[in-house]
Amino acid sequence: MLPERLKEWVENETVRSTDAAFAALLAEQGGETDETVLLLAAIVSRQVGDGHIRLNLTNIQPTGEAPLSWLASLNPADLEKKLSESSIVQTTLNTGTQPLVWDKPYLYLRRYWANEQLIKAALNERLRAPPIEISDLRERLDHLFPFTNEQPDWQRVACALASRSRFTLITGGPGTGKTHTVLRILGLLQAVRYDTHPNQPLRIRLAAPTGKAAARLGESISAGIDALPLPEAVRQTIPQEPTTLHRLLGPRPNSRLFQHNRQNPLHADVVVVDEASMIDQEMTARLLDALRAETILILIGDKDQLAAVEAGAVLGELCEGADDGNYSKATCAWLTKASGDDVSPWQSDNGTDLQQHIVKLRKSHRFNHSSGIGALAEAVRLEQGARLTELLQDDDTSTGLLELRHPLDNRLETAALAGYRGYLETLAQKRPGESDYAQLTAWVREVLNAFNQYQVLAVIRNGPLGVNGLNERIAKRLAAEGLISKGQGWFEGRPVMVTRNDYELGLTNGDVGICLSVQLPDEKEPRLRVAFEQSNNRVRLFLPSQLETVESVFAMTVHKSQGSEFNDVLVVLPETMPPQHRREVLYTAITRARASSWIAQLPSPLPHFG
Ligand SMILES: Nc1ncnc2c1ncn2[C@@H]1O[C@H](COP(=O)(O)OP(=O)(O)OP(=O)(O)O)[C@@H](O)[C@H]1O
Repeated sequence: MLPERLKEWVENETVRSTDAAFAALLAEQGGETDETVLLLAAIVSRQVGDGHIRLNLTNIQPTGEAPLSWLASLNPADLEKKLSESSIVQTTLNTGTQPLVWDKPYLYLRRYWANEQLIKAALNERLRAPPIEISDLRERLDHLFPFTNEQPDWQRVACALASRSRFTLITGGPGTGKTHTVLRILGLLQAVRYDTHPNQPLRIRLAAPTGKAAARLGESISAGIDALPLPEAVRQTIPQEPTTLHRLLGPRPNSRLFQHNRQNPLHADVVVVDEASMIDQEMTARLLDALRAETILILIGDKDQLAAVEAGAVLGELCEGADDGNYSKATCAWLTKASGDDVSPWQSDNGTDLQQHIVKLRKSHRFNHSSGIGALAEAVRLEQGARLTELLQDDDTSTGLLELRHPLDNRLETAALAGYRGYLETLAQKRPGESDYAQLTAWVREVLNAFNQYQVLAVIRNGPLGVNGLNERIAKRLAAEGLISKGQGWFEGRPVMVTRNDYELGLTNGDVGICLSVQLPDEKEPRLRVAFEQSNNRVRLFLPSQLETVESVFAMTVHKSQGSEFNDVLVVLPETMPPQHRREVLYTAITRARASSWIAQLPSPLPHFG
């Protein structure tokens, strides 16, 4: 029998029906009869749904939500007794395969606890490994970072620390040179290897959580590799075609497990994973499980971005304290000696082992922190509400505010129309006539590239200011202006995003394609096809009927925009900003743009921080 209280929580939607079903399973199959334990199980399950891998049973703040108020009202001694007596809860004295784990002060679902143990053990093993010493490191760094005039040069610090360790985490905002630095780390490692084993380069694998992010990493690496001051023979050993994490680990049909795991580890000496903020706890665990202890792992990401959609903000947690460095005396001394960089202002006596392997890049090479997008992002990051408002209202046109009079204000459609016009004109005007494959491919690529210049971003799904409403509104307006033939179903000019990995088609969640009317050279008439650019610069065409899970993407959620970059973005804020992660949402949205970032909002919802 389910506790009455749980039924009430489902009714008032403070827990989901899946959470109640989980508690019911524990009652029926696990034989749990204690009401408190069943209610706790439902709350932990609901926490996972909200992206949290565990529930802290101390310091509960009664937020007004029924389950948390109930939790706060419990007597701690009573709670402790019930948990330790339950047969479905693992405690330190009672280990086994119980579905819940109480690892004081946290209560977990077993799977997330097991993942956490695996991640901790795998990272600790890497942190404890003896440092790799490169005798001429300083000369090599001088060669790779010839123009250093900052002290410390964080890119150089990252490269020095990464060269001696099996685990390094590099965090930094957009344009701070994460890829630039990783290229130099890989170059350094390969150059050292080349000196002793010229015919046996390190096996390097590059990956990112989504196809889009992998493609971007590939582009950045290709764009930067020629400027790497190393012999051609060494440069050639750096791969330029990243893959998605799923493909790297080898998916198994209908399973959350992968082909590569502890029993069948990846054949790699170095693994680099970009956009690590998007990796959830489960994927982090599967990745670490698939790596040999000797494999060097380098994670790159921006800790201030939104966390993964699934449970577990792993990068954010690992990067705790990274703003302050927290380097030990030993790390500072080693850096001064090995690279000549002085990080003593970031020294701390309380730095953890992990913090010795984390470097935050602090200088944007793309934005200026005192104006434009860089300044706006910094104001959001530091939660400076007044500065944010000031920046949005100044004369700098790279940032600005589109004030909406009401949710259906058609100024939104007008702005989107201006933004997407260039892409639709490229589509219509540059279409090749009697085409061969080469011309067709060039056109498709140009159209995809033109679409990538501008993006409307939304924070929520539903309502006129949500992603669904905006897609409809924009398509309708474009159709009314004659820029597309119709605003519903499949039509030429419809941009779509893949929402689920499709390994048969080779498409990943987040890939964006454009529906085009294409006549292949051997066909009598054109047909609608959806064009996608692949990471190796190829273009692939699919019939709409082949694509099972896609959605229009005239507007994209901020979550889905992670790992992408556009010239200009319009960030549409909803009538009320969801309280969760509002800082990260806004930061991620604003920093998707290279040239301009505008915010559209009703008079009130801009999150005034502080
Ligand atoms: N030390 C440097 N000196 C000169 N140019 C640099 C340096 N570091 C980075 N850049 C340039 O700044 C731009 C951004 O660098 P990069 O792409 O490596 O940044 P990123 O942090 O990976 O950015 P994002 O993840 O936002 O794409 C590139 O054009 C790169 O060549």
